[in-house]
Amino acid sequence: NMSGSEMGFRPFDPESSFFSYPTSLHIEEVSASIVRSHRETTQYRPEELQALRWKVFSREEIHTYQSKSVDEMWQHCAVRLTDAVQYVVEFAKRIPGFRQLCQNDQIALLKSGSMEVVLVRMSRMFNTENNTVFFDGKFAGTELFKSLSCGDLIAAVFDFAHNLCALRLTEQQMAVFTALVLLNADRPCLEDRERVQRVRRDVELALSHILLRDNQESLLHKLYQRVPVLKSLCALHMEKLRWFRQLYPLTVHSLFPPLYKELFGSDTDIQTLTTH
Ligand SMILES: CNS(=O)(=O)c1ccc(CNC(=O)c2cnc(OC)c3c2cnn3-c2ccc(F)cc2)cc1
Repeated sequence: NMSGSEMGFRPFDPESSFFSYPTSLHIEEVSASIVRSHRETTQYRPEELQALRWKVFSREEIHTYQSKSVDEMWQHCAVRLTDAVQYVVEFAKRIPGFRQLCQNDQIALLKSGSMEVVLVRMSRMFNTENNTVFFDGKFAGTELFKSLSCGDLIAAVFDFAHNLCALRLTEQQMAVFTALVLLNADRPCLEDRERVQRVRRDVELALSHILLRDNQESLLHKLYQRVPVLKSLCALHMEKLRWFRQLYPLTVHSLFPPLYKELFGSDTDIQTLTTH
């Protein structure tokens, strides 16, 4: 039979803080589970996006988008954004500990974090060589979004994606970073902050562990530096949506996806998110 230490048990040492920390095996499991969920909830693999990177829209196709009316293009983008957000909701539900949070906190974290994760994920679909992003099956520059009349928002979205893309995160680093973006205990309207903080702590350890293993500890600081920009981008998106909703209330009311309105609108009745 194996001795205690071989079985993985350690003699209790009251001095060591080890017992208050999860085992490194547990952290490895948390990382692996988050990376698997990320892979299962991104519509394209990095190599697929790489293979498509020179498939750009023709002048005619760009012109077609630019000829759309403001409300038509907004509706089109709202549908695309809601597609991307749906995958983020699925990703969140698979983060270890997320489903154990109370429903109110799961919704509060998604309301404030899902757009931030979509923006972080956008760096996967970005081509820094020609400043294009994968949208509707091809790579598009900012000019394609002209009819949204949100030039400042689109420019900021592209800037953010460009800067993050330049950090060249691996899929594992991005997976764990996006889980951290969602598990933010400082979000408004949380009922059990301590619980969110406890779930977050294991993911923080997972990110540090991965960056240490990749010999890229300096990335941690760079990633945390980008978080305030994420917040301002989401605030700008909400501001534009309020502006658009004033101009086209019916479009938002009857043509925007329900999930989009629940997450980004001031709608309080959360139907889509609560259906498991
Ligand atoms: C994230 N998973 S993935 O496999 O890498 C992956 C790769 C590509 C796509 C498809 N592209 C998009 O969805 C997309 C691209 N670019 C955008 O903006 C530049 C998008 C998109 C969705 N909404 N918005 C958007 C956001 C804010 C705004 F004001 C207007 C539009 C989806 C998913």
